[in-house]
Amino acid sequence: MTRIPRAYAPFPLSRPRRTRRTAALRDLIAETRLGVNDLIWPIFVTDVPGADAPVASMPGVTRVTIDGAVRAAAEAAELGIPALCLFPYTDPALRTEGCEEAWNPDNLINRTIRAIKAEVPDIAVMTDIALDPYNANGHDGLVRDGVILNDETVEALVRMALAQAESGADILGPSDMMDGRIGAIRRALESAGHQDVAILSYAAKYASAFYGPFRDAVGASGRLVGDKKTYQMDPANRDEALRLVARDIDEGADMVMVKPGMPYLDICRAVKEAFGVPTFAYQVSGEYAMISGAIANGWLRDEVILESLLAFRRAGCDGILTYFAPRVARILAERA
Ligand SMILES: NCC(=O)CCC(=O)O
Repeated sequence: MTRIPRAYAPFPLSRPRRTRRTAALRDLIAETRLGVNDLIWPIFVTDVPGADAPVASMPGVTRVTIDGAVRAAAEAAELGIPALCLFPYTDPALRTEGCEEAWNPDNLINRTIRAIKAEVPDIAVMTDIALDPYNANGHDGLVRDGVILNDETVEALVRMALAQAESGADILGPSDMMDGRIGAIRRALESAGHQDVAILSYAAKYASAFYGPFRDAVGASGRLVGDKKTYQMDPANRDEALRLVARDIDEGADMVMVKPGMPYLDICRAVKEAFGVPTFAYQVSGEYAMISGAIANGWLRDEVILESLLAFRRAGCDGILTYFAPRVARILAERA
């Protein structure tokens, strides 16, 4: 934390408004900046006929086909967005209790990675590692007798990670919150010759009600049996987040994430200060829905988008996953 030895000379020697007088002066003393290179753009991919459609609870977000994902990658590259993060809307017929589709080398996500890498090789492709889009019951882990199985799930996640790395993913994002998964994935990547694949661990992922629209987007809303509180974190906890980040770094994570974003900026700041590692936040679907809903109704101006993202930078984040990424990239380009 920055300590301020003395605030200001007594008024009128100091007039803090002097440095706020013009845009040039304000720019000069700005402590934090938001750039297009701070953004990761999450997109939803599907190969289910007719499912490539707008997500009602996320105005402005549309599920895309694999071709659409390649076009999004080209658009991101054009706009200067460095990375895309892929989430699947899986065919309901492929969602099973065993989640086998998750590590199918030819599943939707692996085909999408290969298609993007063939056409837009320089964009960083990030993936999601969790079983929920493939699970009949909507959970991130395998379930037996109502219990989310940790170690069996980790084995499944390792298979999933290897298939994604094999397909050319640059960044793997384990978002499942099982214990021990980062170390297991890291060891498997090393043994399989994928030592250069990065892991962005969802280290501090809270059991949050802000994920609702995302579950609509991946078709998991009606499926979830119970809740995710036995694996995702209690929103009441801060020290636990720091312990989990420490653990994931020790297990081989290259970067860490706090999720959700806006209600958890205190966690972002604490993580960055404690560890100094590349720290990301996810401005999740519920945050997106709140802001875009208010803008669509004329209750807020779209300036709040930039303000919300700048707040992540001020809280210490190196980057932000946000559905606003292309919109923000265009606004930033217009203002440059
Ligand atoms: N692994 C992704 C999520 O769990 C939810 C993200 C969101 O709500 O945008």
